[in-house]
Amino acid sequence: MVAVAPHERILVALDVADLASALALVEQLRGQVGGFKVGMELCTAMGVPQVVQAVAAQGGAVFLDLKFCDIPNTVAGAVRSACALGPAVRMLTLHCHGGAAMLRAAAEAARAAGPQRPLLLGVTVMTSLDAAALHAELGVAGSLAEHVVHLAQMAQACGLDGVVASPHEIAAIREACGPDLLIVTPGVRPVWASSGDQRRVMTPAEAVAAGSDYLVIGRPITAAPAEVGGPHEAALRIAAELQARN
Ligand SMILES: O=C(O)c1cc(=O)[nH]c(=O)n1[C@@H]1O[C@H](COP(=O)(O)O)[C@@H](O)[C@H]1O
Repeated sequence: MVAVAPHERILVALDVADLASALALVEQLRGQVGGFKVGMELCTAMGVPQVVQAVAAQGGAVFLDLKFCDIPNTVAGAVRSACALGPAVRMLTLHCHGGAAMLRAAAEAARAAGPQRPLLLGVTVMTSLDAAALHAELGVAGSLAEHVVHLAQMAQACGLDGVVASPHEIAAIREACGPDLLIVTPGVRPVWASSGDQRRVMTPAEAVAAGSDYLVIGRPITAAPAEVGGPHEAALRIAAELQARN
């Protein structure tokens, strides 16, 4: 596991549709969390370079979550474009289901960008899917954990820095891939927050105890209700829960 302060393990998902809302959250949360994940909703509405530059200008580390999945040549080009956005982009996602050749092409493109390149993370099985959906809808045989471990091992062998997975698969990934592969976990819910559309969840403290390096947390912070005290208080509360188990 990476050695960082407990609050730095929190990466806030800025799943909002306009830059003003995103920057208002960055303003409230900067310094209380490790960084900000910008993804499809915000980037499709506002444009990737503009979003990255604006979040970085406010002092936020950027996790660019565009989940690239295409033929190797196309993904390598997309990774080069992401690297060209500069060192503000610390992490970048790709779908492991794009296959080994795609992941290798992505890793080569990132390495060619030099030492300040973003860390590449392979998305395994979405935390909104459960075993029944994996089998019946996606036609995957075998257990969910086996499939996640298979994808994580492939990502590691192809030169990726880490994976995105549910906290429920952390132990199996660590056992198979060792301590150096970064594990980033969405599907994190404090006991005081609702699960929403997430299916395979754990609390922040449970996820870190299981070996998660970074926690991706969106709505429990960004949509924290007044009784929790809003986003700033929600982030502080989660950081305190992580500190308590440290
Ligand atoms: O790649 C991701 O970040 C991701 C993978 C996954 O399996 N599940 C998942 O929820 N995510 C992202 O993590 C964030 C979770 O947000 P909340 O459910 O609001 O905490 C969203 O931005 C999702 O896009």
